[in-house]
Amino acid sequence: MNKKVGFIGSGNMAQAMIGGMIQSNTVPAGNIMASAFTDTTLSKVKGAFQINVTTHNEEVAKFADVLFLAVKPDQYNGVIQQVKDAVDSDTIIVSIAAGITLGSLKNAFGKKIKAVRSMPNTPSLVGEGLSALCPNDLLDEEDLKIVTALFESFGKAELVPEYLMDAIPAISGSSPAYVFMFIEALADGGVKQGLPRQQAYRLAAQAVLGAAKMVLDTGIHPGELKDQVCSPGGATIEAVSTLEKEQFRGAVLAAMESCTKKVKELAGS
Ligand SMILES: NC(=O)C1=CN([C@@H]2O[C@H](COP(=O)(O)OP(=O)(O)OC[C@H]3O[C@@H](n4cnc5c(N)ncnc54)[C@H](OP(=O)(O)O)[C@@H]3O)[C@@H](O)[C@H]2O)C=CC1
Ligand SMILES: O=C(O)[C@@H]1CCC=N1
Repeated sequence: MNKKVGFIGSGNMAQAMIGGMIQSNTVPAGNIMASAFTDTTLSKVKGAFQINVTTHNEEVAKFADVLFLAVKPDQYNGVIQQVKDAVDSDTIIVSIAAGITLGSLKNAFGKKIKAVRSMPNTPSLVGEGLSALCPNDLLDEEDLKIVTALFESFGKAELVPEYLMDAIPAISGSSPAYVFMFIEALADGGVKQGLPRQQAYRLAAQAVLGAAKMVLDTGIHPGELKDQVCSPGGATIEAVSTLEKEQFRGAVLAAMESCTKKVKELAGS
């Protein structure tokens, strides 16, 4: 793609997206520029991806056709004040922040801007990201194609109406963290039974990957897939019964509710 891509903020999420864009050969490293607060982060990012780096946010804004705002939600207003005069009406601004609305972006820029509210996740680093996208009405078909192609360079992308965007972190933006906890717990359980630690991580992660692929590839209801594993009077149903007693599903639902509550709080921060 012959577009210049800028990142303001070069933290965990930006690095996952930059890595995904480069590995998929969608954007050459020379067409990416990123900023950060510290030189330490910029040296790390430069070393890892050989992209252009700067501590000056306005420089990134002038460079970019598509400008990702990849700082924390409470840094948005400050950063937008620095870059708003450097972006023109053709620049596509992409927010990746939890809770930041299209309306608040427009207010902060104080002018009409092409803006996309998005929620990606860190599996983007290995080309298995999932991003929810919500463009404003100033993007034309070609703009949306460009943005979608960028997000699809590191995984899948789905359009989501804005009223549902606050629900996305809990299910796909943040959920890799809970899945990593699950994999770590599975591995601990394996180690407790005597498996070597590294082998336990491999087995646990592959089981999670395979189970996810079955849901996506077969379209069979997850409950039915679970039933297929539970031999009558067997070992799995014992584990399932224990998980139900320990409120496994209830814990997941409660965690997601607290995540969404925090997203709504971040919107006001
Ligand atoms: N982590 C994730 O899985 C996901 C995160 N997000 C969103 O991504 C955004 C960033 O989160 P995350 O990557 O986790 O956070 P990090 O803390 O890892 O990264 C934040 C980055 O912002 C930089 N920064 C801070 N202040 C400024 C500034 N004034 N100008 C330029 N850069 C600045 C920091 O620089 P330095 O390193 O030098 O301090 C750092 O590189 C958040 O809005 C979050 O909601 C969305 C989906 C998933
Ligand atoms: O923890 C956070 O706020 C961000 C949003 C989704 C993942 N990380």
